[in-house]
Amino acid sequence: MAKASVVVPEQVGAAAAAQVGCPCPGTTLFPYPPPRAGIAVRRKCLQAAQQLELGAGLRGGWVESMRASSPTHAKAAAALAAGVDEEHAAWMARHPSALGEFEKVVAASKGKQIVMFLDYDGTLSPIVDDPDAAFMSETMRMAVRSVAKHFPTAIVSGRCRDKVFEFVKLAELYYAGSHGMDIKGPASRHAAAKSPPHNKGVLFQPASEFLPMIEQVHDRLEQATRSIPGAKVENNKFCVSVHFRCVDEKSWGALAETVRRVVREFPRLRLSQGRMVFEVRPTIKWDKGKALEFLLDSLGFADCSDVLPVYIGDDRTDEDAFKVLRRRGQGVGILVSKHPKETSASFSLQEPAEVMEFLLRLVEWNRLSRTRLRL
Ligand SMILES: O=P(O)(O)OC[C@H]1O[C@H](O[C@H]2O[C@H](CO)[C@@H](O)[C@H](O)[C@H]2O)[C@H](O)[C@@H](O)[C@@H]1O
Repeated sequence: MAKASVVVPEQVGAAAAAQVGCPCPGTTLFPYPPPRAGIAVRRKCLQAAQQLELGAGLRGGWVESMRASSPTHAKAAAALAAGVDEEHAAWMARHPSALGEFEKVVAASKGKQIVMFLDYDGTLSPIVDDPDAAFMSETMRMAVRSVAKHFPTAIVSGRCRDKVFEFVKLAELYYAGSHGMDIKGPASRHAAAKSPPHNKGVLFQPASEFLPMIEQVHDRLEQATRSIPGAKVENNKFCVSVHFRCVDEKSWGALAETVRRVVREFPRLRLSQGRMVFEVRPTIKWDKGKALEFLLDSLGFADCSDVLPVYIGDDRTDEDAFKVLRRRGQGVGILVSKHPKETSASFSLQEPAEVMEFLLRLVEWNRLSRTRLRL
């Protein structure tokens, strides 16, 4: 039953993808520059990112991995590489536009309750140099507000929950900050109707014991990176981000080594990489995927086949949620990206403007279906 509700368009594009040797399924690292730039380069990026996770950190490998998270490099490489168009077409065949395949998406929701999960940066707000200025537009806010009127809606972000709330400003939503380690939300009507104990609001912080350690590592990182122009350390409460978007590429190696050196002082913390950012977080087995499952349970949809989670996100940490949807055989994963990336998402959207269009179409579709039902 649940199997039928997962939307997997790969069958459609598998043949096309195979023709041009599209990236290996199952891996989760994003292969910038795009595949056509060379399998060897992709492999290097993959190894470099793995070293980063493991803390091996060869200087060259780190910088390679940092480059891999830069769309500017991806674009430059894409412009140089021949045949990029075919690669892109093959990738799009494997991960078609959620707008282009809108009917397929809504068909999967027949008889099911849609629950919406939205990442923030790069999904609802455009990526900008200054993380404190990543505002979402008023029109996007209105779109999210409308979605939340029709479907239970959660924002799932790497940011500190309070900060992402300051950006979104919608009290009716659920918020999972710090990559899902800080979850808060209002009482759910659906859950309350199913079982009275669920009619309270939600608050879940599985990494609270790490708070003092996060403060410590934040201060250490701030102090250690002070001499590197452009480096910015952001305290996200249960995790820390070290941004290198505004750091001169010549200093990337030094920054990577500095961050790694500091994180090694904290064996219970781990290092990973997002969009031109290092992420430092507790080693606990909790991520955006677990947060998605936790929220579904809190909303009263534990072990339900009549629910369709829709998750939209742009970053590596969102892959944990896409994987959960695949494992459950339930839901729709949508990656926001203009460039081919290895992903467990089924569909794609190019940028936040398309995310907004998709949300508004979903609202309109739901309004019309409800009207039809009433007639
Ligand atoms: O899970 P998300 O909501 O996508 O948060 C992931 C990180 O997003 C932010 O950084 C990213 O967006 C910035 C503003 O556009 C950009 O300058 C930066 O390069 C991106 O990595 C946020 O500042 C981080 O704390 C989040 O972890």
